[in-house]
Amino acid sequence: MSKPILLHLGDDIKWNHELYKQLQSKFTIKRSYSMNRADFSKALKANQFGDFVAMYRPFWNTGGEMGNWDAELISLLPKSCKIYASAGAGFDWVDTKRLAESGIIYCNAAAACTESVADAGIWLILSTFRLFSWSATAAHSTSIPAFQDANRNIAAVTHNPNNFTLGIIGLGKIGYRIAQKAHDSFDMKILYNDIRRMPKDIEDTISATYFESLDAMLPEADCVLVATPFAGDKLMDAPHFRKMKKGARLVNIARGKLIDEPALVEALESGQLGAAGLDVHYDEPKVDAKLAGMRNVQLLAHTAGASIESHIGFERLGMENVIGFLETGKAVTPVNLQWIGEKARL
Ligand SMILES: O=CC(=O)O
Repeated sequence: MSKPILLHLGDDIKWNHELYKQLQSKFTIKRSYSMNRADFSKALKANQFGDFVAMYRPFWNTGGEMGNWDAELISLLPKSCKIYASAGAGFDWVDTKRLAESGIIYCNAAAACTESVADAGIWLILSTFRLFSWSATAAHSTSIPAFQDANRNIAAVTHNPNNFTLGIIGLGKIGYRIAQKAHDSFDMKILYNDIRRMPKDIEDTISATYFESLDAMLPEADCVLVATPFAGDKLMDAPHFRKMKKGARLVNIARGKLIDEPALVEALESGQLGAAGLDVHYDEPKVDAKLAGMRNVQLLAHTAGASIESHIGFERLGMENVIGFLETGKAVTPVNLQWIGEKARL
C-alpha cells in the first residue's frame, strides 16, 4: 500500500533528525517551502502536492507566507486532508472552526514554548514592578544625565513584587506556568479569571483564587497578566483600565489585538496604570510610538516564545501530532475537536 502524503510547509527540520526519519518512513513528504498566497493557491488548485492527508509546519517564522488560513484558502485543500500540525502557540491566523467543518484537526504547539513564554512573562512582570525598562534605556543611552536620573530616582517609585497580587486572565498551560513561577519564586498571590475553573488540587498548588468575572478580578490585582487566546474581540479597554487599582500594572504575552492600545496609552499617561510590559502589539510589526517613548513600559518584539528549546519542541510536537493521528486516530494537542465531530477519520 502506498504511504499517505504529508505536506511539509516552510523550512527544513533543524533539530529532530531521527524523528523526521520516522516521519519519512510513514509518509511520502511533499514540500512547499515558503510560497506566497498566489503561488500556494495556484499549487493547491493544480493539485501539485497530491492528495495529502496531513500538513506539518515545524518553524514559526516560515511556512506561513500564504497569510491567514481563511475560508478561501481552506476551501482549496484536498478532501483527503485531515490534520494540520503547526509550530506556534497562538492560532489567531487560522480559522480552526472552518478547518473543523472540512474535517481537519488543527494542532497548535503551545506546550512546546510554555517555558520560554513563561520566563518572558516573569521578566515583564518584574519589569513593571522594578521599572527595568527605565534603567536599561538610561544605561543604553550612554547619557550621563540619563544614567544619573535613573540611578537616583528609580528607588522611590519601584517595588519588589513579593506579596503583591497577580491577576491572570487565562490559566492555560502558559498562564499556569507563570503563576507557578510568580508564586514559588516571588511569593505573589495568584488570582485568575477563565471560562473554566481549575480543579481545586491544581488551584491549591499555586494558592489561586478563581474569579468567574473579569470585572470582579480587576480591582483586586496589582498586576494583570493577559494570557488568553485572541478570539476576535478586544479584552481590555478603557472601562477595564478604570476598574483596575490606581497605579496597577498590565502585562500582555498573548496577542496585541486583545488590548486597546490608545486606551492603554491614556491610562498610563493619566497615572491610572503605573506600568506595562508588552511582548505583543496591536499592529505588528509596528510598535506604538507613544508606548515606545514611555520609561515605565517594557516592550519586546514578540519574542516571548523564541528560544532554541521552543524550536526543538515545535518540531517534535508537530511530528508527534501527525504520527499519533496516523497510528491511533488521536492527535496530541488538537484545539478544534469541539467542532469536528465524527469527520476526523482517516
Ligand atoms: O506568539 C507566538 C506563538 O503563537 O507561538
